[in-house]
Amino acid sequence: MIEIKNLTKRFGSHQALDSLSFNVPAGQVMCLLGANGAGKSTTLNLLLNFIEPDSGEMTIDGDSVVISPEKTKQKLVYLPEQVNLYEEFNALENLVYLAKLSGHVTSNAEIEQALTDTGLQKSAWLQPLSSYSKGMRQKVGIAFALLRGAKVLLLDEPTSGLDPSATLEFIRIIEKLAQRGAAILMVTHDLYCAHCLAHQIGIMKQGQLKALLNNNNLSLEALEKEYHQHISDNNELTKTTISDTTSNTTPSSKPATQNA
Ligand SMILES: Nc1ncnc2c1ncn2[C@@H]1O[C@H](COP(=O)(O)OP(=O)(O)OP(=O)(O)O)[C@@H](O)[C@H]1O
Repeated sequence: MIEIKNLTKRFGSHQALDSLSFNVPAGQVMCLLGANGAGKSTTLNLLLNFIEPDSGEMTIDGDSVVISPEKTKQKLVYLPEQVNLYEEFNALENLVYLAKLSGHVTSNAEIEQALTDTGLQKSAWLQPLSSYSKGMRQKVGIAFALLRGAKVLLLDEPTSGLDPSATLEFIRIIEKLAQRGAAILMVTHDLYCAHCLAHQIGIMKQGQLKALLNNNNLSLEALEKEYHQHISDNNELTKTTISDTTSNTTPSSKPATQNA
């Protein structure tokens, strides 16, 4: 569903992305980890067509992000770290308005169902967004993805600032979206969340994918070890793919949340 091949991006003399390649199939979650400046947000910005690559290919559901950006934008929903919605509108009003803006015809019943699916308490639906917590705002953003039937969800540090129970709720909602067939790419510093959610975990450093881990029988401790090994300064930057016995891009299963 999301396919990235040899993606390269420079800002002046700085190589922000260096021949990055990975795939996120429908129904799967991929988490991108890496220290500050590794190139994670640049990857999202390229997929969103906010910036143009120097070289390489990106496709979403078979359409090129560079050649057909209008088509690819129709297929994805992006949730930035701070979900910006209309503060004076309530959740229902926001969703009616966002649906109209995106040219999506929707009924009140569909909007209510989407909000119910995210677990946003009904008592909050008519409250202005200015009174919402980060977790509640995210639920409205995810409800929009459900309404749009988004094939791809791009998430930038969605759990930063969430308390543990809000993080768990978020993990469960994202699992549901993946089960409905969405391909989800999540940039995060939250190893626990990545371990709970992801089918694949990419570790980036200096614009390169240094490890692509198949999160099948990978313990949190092993993930932490891999992460620190790959981002440490004196690491030799060899490339790892922990998926020797299976395909490295389409792992078949991942740990259940409750076992993580
Ligand atoms: N518009 C820009 N102009 C110049 N340099 C940029 C621009 N955007 C990103 N960079 C640089 O590219 C590199 C990668 O940045 P990016 O934001 O992708 O990192 P990141 O992995 O998302 O980091 P963080 O975890 O801090 O969000 C950094 O060195 C950053 O300074």
